[in-house]
Parts: sequence; structure tokens; C-alpha cells
Amino acid sequence: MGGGQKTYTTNPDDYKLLEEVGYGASATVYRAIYLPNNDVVAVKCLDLDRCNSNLDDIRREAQTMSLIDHPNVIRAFCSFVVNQNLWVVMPFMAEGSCLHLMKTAYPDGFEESAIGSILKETLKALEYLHRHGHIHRDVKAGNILLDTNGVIKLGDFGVSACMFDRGDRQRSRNTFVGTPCWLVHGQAIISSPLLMAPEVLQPGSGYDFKADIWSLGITALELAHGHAPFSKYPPMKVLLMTIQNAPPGLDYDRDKRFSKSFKEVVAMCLVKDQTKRPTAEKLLKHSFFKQAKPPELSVKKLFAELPPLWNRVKALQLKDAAQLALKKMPSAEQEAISQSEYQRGVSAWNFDIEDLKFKASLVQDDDEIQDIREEDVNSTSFVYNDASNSKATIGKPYSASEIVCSDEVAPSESLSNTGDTPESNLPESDNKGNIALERSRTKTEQLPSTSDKDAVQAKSRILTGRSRQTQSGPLVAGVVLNHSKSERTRNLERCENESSHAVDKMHHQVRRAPSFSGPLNLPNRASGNSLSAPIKPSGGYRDSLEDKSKANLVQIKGRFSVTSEDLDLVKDIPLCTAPRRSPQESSLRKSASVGDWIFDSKQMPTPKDINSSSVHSNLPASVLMPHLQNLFQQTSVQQDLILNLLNSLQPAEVASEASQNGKLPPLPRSSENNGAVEVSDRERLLLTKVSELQSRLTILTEELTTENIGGAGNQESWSHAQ
Ligand SMILES: Nc1ncnc2c1ncn2[C@@H]1O[C@H](COP(=O)(O)OP(=O)(O)OP(=O)(O)O)[C@@H](O)[C@H]1O
Repeated sequence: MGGGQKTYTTNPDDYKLLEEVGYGASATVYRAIYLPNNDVVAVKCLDLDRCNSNLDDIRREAQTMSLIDHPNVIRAFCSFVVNQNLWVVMPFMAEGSCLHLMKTAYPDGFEESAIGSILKETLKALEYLHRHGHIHRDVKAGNILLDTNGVIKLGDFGVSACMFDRGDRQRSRNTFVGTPCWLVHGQAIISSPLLMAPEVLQPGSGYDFKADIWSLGITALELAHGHAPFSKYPPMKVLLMTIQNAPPGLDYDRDKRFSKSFKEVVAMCLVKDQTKRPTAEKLLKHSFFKQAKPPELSVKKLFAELPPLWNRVKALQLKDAAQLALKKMPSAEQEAISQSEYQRGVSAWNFDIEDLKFKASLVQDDDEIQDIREEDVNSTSFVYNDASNSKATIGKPYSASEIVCSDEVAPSESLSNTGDTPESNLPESDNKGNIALERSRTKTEQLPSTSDKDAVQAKSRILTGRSRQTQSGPLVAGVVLNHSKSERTRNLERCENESSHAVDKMHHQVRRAPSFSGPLNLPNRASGNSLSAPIKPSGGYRDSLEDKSKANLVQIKGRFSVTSEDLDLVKDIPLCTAPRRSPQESSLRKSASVGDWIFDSKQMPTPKDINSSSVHSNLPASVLMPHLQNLFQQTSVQQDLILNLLNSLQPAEVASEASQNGKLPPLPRSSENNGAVEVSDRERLLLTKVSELQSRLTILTEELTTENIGGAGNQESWSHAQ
């Protein structure tokens, strides 16, 4: 604990896990009793199987976390491995996160005085971390934890962030680590770049601790409105908006209830040029924070009337589950589009910003979001330019060692001893466990029994098992290359005249290999952070809360994932980029399966139609011949199309498509002759297809001729009769 007096063992039997009080992308958090002294603690169970991360990294981060000694940063008492889980023992924050609180009772956000206090405490935590060379990378309302006595702590430092790193610290600073992950629109798991600074999203640009300042600014908006800006948009859209739009801010009209001072602070944080953002230290000197009330006065009252945290969490889970059950599953094709869009745009990481910008320009924006270009803005929000240009302080290395327990750490080793901590006079929160314990003794009786540790562990195992059934493992090139059928169709439609340039460009995009791809993990459930997000009546869901991640999640990269919600984005992209077709081509339409172009049956009579109509009405040749000619034309066009499509597709794509649409069998591959067999098989298949069409045409011609002769005979006998 902060003073270092309390010690906790690394024996799991010493902990009795009670209710679930939160969950995130990688972990479930339980209230727990430390049996040797009856302290109430929080135990965060991180599923190592799902993390795909280097254990040394986890150990290092756990050690770092245990060295933290600041009243506004959650510290790990100790950490140890239990089966496939890493248990991190922490102080129990009895009122949960700000996000939980907003979702429960403040859907439109908090009042300014509470926001000021919360942000001030968070800034103190950031100032401490930055001073010691750490970037938090995940500042958000879901990670700002509240205790019953008004103490505010920044949580989720270190361990979670490292879970998705690959051990290369330098590289990790240029990837999507620390991405906020929560449930937007009530969707299963959507990790969104909602709080990510532009420089974090821009590949190769690198970022430093100023990224935390940006996130703090977004968190301020989150606390002010009850949700982060752009929260209703799919992740890729948010990513693009963050990169190319003006920074969000507090609007003069919409946010009249907030002071000029608060608006100024938000604008200072949300400067896109990281060098112009103020440091945490400097921000703390702003009058907004100088005047902020102590949290005991402004924050404590927020939860005074509320039921205990675990009941709130349960109620929110039920509410979310009920809302999710009402939603329909998107079609498999939509999922494929979403996945393809995301993989093409984001997960390859070396994505083409210009291409994404083009796509973003096709997405219709909603009235609520002003897609004003940066140069046009400034009328609605402050823009602050800070002359200071602080450089990054990179985290000092910690030697990898055993996962540590707090009693093994001498006070002299704690980070707080390495520098002056201006907040040292703040009250310690050591007693909160006892307060919470007292509360738990009276309130646990009302709850259904969830305190069996074995049951919890069993549940954890079940969840892990489920997660294994989902897509996981490193992001490999094949995943990225496997474009959906629909996307290819759309690309082909755009490149309607099949100019070789366009086709080449498409193939270039397809061939891009991921570079900094992190592990592809599929969390088995929604982040608890999601609980505050508004539910949007579109999108898909399965009716079980635990299945919801699988239901919609397309991909997670680090903390960044895409779900079928992205389909809204994709759906919004009109296909009208292709020029209008000529009347001659207008009978062509795109079928459900990619590359399968067919004729519009409404406009063109089928052979069956022709057959039956001629049989029953004895149509004259003058009527039937145009149909026959038409049919002949169609067949020729079809042949051409098949040839063109086959020519424009990569062998791998042909194989992939073939296996999916069932029209062409998978092509055999030969390593011996470098694909010679493959080429000849393709030709053979094509010839078969052509000969099928030809024989169909022959049969139809014969039938038509027969009918023609019959019709002529009838006409003759009819004229004779006259
Ligand atoms: N010490 C604690 N006391 C009480 N509740 C906690 C504590 N730590 C975490 N929680 C709750 O559990 C939730 C999930 O925890 P946490 O954010 O650490 O998990 P995570 O897997 O890292 O999530 P994410 O990656 O989505 O941020 C938090 O949003 C909070 O509501």
C-alpha cells in the first residue's frame, strides 16, 4: 500500500474472489477479500492465453506497477500467475470508474465542478508518471477510478498496455497500443481510437507523453457529455476524423453550461501539434485547476445515493445484454466487407492515408458531427498554442525479474522517492479497504452467491475456451490479403472499364503486407468501459452477453478492433464512383457473389421463358429472332467478362473466390513447375465454361428453329384456311 506497511501474499488461496466489478478487453476485475487480514482488495485477472504477449514484458510492467507510489495512481500490491491468468492485487476502488458512474446515473456527463476535480487528480497522476518517464497511453473515463471517500486514482497503468506489445519498446511507441477499448453503440467489442492522439494514429510519426495530454482532453469531453466525441462512429471513421479533422472541443452554443476556463483547458489539450500541447505540470497551474474543489466536496456526492458498485455493474450488464438481444446480426457478407475494409485500411498499419481519406470523403457525416476542415475551424473552440516544446522522456528500463509482491519492495525503491511529489500531502487511501469491507458485510447478503472462487475460475476457463474458438494469433499476411468477395466486386465495379492502371492499383493494395501488426486477440467479452456508451439501434448482436464479442467483432489489433459496426461506414460508401453504364450495359448487374456478373432476368427473357412462350403461343420468327440474337450477344459478353475477370484476378484470389462461390473448383497448386499446372487448369476450366455456354446456345438455337418451323407451318395452314 502507499505507505508500504501492508503486505499481501502471492498465494491464491489467501484471496476469496467475490463479485465481478468490472471487465475490460483483457481482464476481469473482482472485489476480493484478502483472508489473512480481511482486507477488501480488487483482483484483476488477466488472461495470459489471450494476451499473446511476452511474459517478461508482463513481469516488467507488473514490477513497475508495484513500484508506483502516488495517491492518484493505482498501485499493484502484488501479482502472480494462477493457471493461465495473471492476478494483479490492487486497492479496491469501491465506486468503480467514472464511466460506470456516468452510465449508471449521469448519461449526459458530470457538472463542471466534479469534472474539474476529477481531471485535476488525473493530471496529478500524469504529472507523476511523466516525470518518471512513463506514458500511460490509456487515459479515459473508464480508467479513472473512484473510491467512496472521494479519492480518485488513475488505473490500468502498465500491465494492460504491455499486454499487446511485443517487447520492442521503441516500436511499441509507434503502434496502436494504449488504444481505448470500449463498447460503442452497445456493440460487442469495439476498440476505438476515440481518445488517441493524432500522432499516435499516424504511422511512423512517433509519440511521447503529450499523447496522454490529448487523451486527457478527450476524457474531459467524455466527462462533460457522457461519451467521447465521435463515439457513434466506427473506429476507422474515428481514426480518419482524428487525423484530418479539426480537433473536437467544447462548443460555445451547445456547451453553454461550461465555463470559459474549462473550454480553454480542453482546447489546450486538444492541439493536434503535440509540441504545442502543455505538459501536465503546466496544465496544473491553469486557473481552472487551481480553483478546482477537493474531490471530497465535488465528487463524493455523485455516488452518495447509489447502490453498491457490484449491483450497478450487474444491472448495467443486464441492461446491455437486453439491448443487445434486440439487435439483428449482420449478414456474413457485411462482416466480410467490414473486415476487408478494416484490414485494408488499418491493420496492415502501413495503410495508405490518401486512400483512407478518399474513402472518408465518401462517408456521409451526421448532423451532430461537424466535419469541418481544420483550416475552417477555430470559431467553435479555442486553439491554444504553447510555446513550450517539451521532448519525450522515455521510460527508464526495469530489469525483468520475478513478478513482485509489494512487501519485497523497499520504500527506497519506490518511484516517489526519486523526485518531489507535490501531492504528498494528499490523504492516503489505505483505509478504503476497511470501509468497503464494512459495506460488503452488510450488502453481500442481498446478492446471489457469486463468491465461490472455483466458480469464478471455472468461468474464466470457459471464457478462455470460447476465446480460443475465435480468431486469434498473430496478424499474418494472409489475413490481410484475404479480401472479401464483396470488396473485390466493388473494386471491380469501380474499375468498370477495367483500365489496367486501376487493376494494378488494386492489386498493389491487396498485396500490402502488415508491418507492425500486433497480436490478433479476440477478447471474449465486451469491455466494461463500454457500459457508458449510447446504444445505437443498428448493428448486430447475439443475444448472449458473452457471445457478443464473437458476434460482431471482426478484428482486434492490440486494443484496436473493428466490428460489424464498420458496416455502417462501408454501407455509406456509395458505389456511384463508377460512371453510369450505357444502356447496353444496363442489363448487367452484380450478383451476390463476387465476380459473378449475370444478366438482369427481369429485362432479358430466359431460355425457359422463350421456350415456353414459343410453345404456347407459337410466336413468329420475327418475334423470337431478336431474343435469340440477344441471347447470343449476352453469351459473348459473358464470355468476355469471365475472361477479363480471370485475367484481372490474382491466382490466390481466384482460388479463394472459387472456394467461396462454388462456381469454380479450387485450383491445384504445384510448387514444382511454378504454377504452370495452375495456369493450364485455369485455361481448362475456362474452356469448359465456354463450351458449356456454347452447348446451351446450340440447344436453344435448335429449339428455336424447331419452334420457328412449327410456327411457319401454323401460319401456312392458317392462311390456307382463310
Ligand atoms: N481497483 C479497482 N477497483 C474497482 N474497480 C476496478 C478496479 N480496477 C478496475 N476496475 C473496474 O474494472 C474495469 C476494467 O478494468 P481495466 O480497465 O483495468 O481492464 P482492462 O482489461 O485493462 O480494460 P481496458 O483494456 O478496456 O481498459 C474498469 O473500467 C473499472 O470499472
